[in-house]
Amino acid sequence: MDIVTAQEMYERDRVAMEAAGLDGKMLMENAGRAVTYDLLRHIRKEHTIVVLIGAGNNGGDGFVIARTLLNLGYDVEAWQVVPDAKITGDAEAHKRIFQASGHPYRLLKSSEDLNTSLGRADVCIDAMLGIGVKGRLKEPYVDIVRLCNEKSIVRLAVDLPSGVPADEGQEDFEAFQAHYTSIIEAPKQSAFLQHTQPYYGEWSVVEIGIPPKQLPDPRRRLWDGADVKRTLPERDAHSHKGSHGKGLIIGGSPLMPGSVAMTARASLRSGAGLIAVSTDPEAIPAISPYVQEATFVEGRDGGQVPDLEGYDGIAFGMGFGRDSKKENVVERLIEEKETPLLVDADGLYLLKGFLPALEKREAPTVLTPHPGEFAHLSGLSIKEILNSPFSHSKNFAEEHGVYLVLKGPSTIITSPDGEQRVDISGNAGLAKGGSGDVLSGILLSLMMQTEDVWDALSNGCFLHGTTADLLVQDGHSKVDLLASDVIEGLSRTFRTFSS
Ligand SMILES: NC(=O)C1=CN([C@@H]2O[C@H](COP(=O)(O)OP(=O)(O)OC[C@H]3O[C@@H](n4cnc5c(N)ncnc54)[C@H](OP(=O)(O)O)[C@@H]3O)[C@@H](O)[C@H]2O)[C@H](O)CC1
Ligand SMILES: [K+]
Repeated sequence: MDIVTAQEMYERDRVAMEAAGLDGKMLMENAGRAVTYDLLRHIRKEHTIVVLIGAGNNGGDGFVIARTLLNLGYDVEAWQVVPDAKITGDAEAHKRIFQASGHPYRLLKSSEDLNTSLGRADVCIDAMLGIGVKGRLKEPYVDIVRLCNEKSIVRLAVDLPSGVPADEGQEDFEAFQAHYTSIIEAPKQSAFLQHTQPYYGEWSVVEIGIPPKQLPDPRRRLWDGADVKRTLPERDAHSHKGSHGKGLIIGGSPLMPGSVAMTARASLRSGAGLIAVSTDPEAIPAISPYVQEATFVEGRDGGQVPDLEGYDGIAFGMGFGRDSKKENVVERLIEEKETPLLVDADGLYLLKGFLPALEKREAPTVLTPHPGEFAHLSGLSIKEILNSPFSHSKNFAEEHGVYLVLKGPSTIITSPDGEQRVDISGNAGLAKGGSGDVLSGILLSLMMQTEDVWDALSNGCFLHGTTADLLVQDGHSKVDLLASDVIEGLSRTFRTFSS
């Protein structure tokens, strides 16, 4: 499923109308009807419903939705919140159809009238503003949105909650706080940003008849279970441990042995053939009992850097510490340009001074920062990153020729040529120490078992988050879930998604 900006959405409309001969009124009828049937899951026959209709085509959708609900016998009050002169084009055509169907509507004169109506309602459908919103809400929408948000009614939004910007990059806004949003055709960037996603509530996407084939590719899409099933590697019966990748994990320290232990165990649980761990010798007694299948290798000539030859993948950084004296490890890892390399956690801090050297590497380089680590790597502030995660991660990945996994409730996985996938699986139970170590283990393992590194990273993020979701569904809570629970939960998830 593509993820679009407002501009890309308008372009899709135009292409659909030109290529498929669909005109705006048909698209609006399709949109309004599809949204109505999507919203019916949240509406009961006995509910009183207020439909708020704005000035543009989002409002036009509102006339179609109100008419469809009234035709189905629901108790609907349609409120046009702008003067008649503002209702134009396709929206005006659908207003005429609404009226010709014998349905009344109310014209907003004062917010008191609307307040009374909202006071009697059970459900409020926001068809005021969609992707055409620019800047902060202007009156009368600010008042109306505040009235709606303070009422204890079910708030449903059409395409996106009024006031929420469609695109990344705008932090200052006020918006309708929806419990559920019915998104038309394709999710917009704001459905995936930490400061705007909460206004959508739960959401799903309705199809309105736009032919996918002729559409321009936004090079940004949601990675879902069907994608995982299609791309997760088959494990053939005649394989042997050598064919599923021999991985090396460099990390851990006497005070942080658990991180590299979890990375190693997660990697083996995800199908790695052999895992060797290079760590501080004092940490081995704490690691080995937890992951007996792992072997240990010493740093060459007693240093921190083991022999890097003969591995199918290397993961570096978890629990390693940020002591700059250890930067020689980074230099050696970059010189070892033939082996796919994943750098996480403390490794990202040590990598900062060597970014230009990454271009020397021929094998894939994967960086897996959370926003704080990405801020350190990129020199951006966390606020800037969260405000525009798509463009910042795209620019960084293209500039340094790396795969970038920018972790969060929506994890953006960017390839070196700037194409992006988003994984929205997972829950707050993952916001704990060790989650990143487990993810790194899964990613290292899948990178070694899959030709396509980008598929491996996308699938690894999805399996990690989905395992946490399945565990919370089956009895864990977001409070008690441990990173190590996710490792043990992987077997069920792999069974579910590998054909
Ligand atoms: N294929 C599709 O996706 C389809 C989508 N549909 C729906 O159409 C809207 C987009 O319609 P559009 O008319 O382009 O824009 P909006 O309806 O979102 O809003 C336009 C009006 O909003 C006013 N506006 C803009 N910014 C503000 C603001 N900050 N405060 C208040 N009002 C604002 C603007 O009025 P101006 O006087 O400022 O110009 C416009 O009148 C999309 O979201 C879908 O819901 C189609 O129905 C079907 C196909
Ligand atoms: K809306």
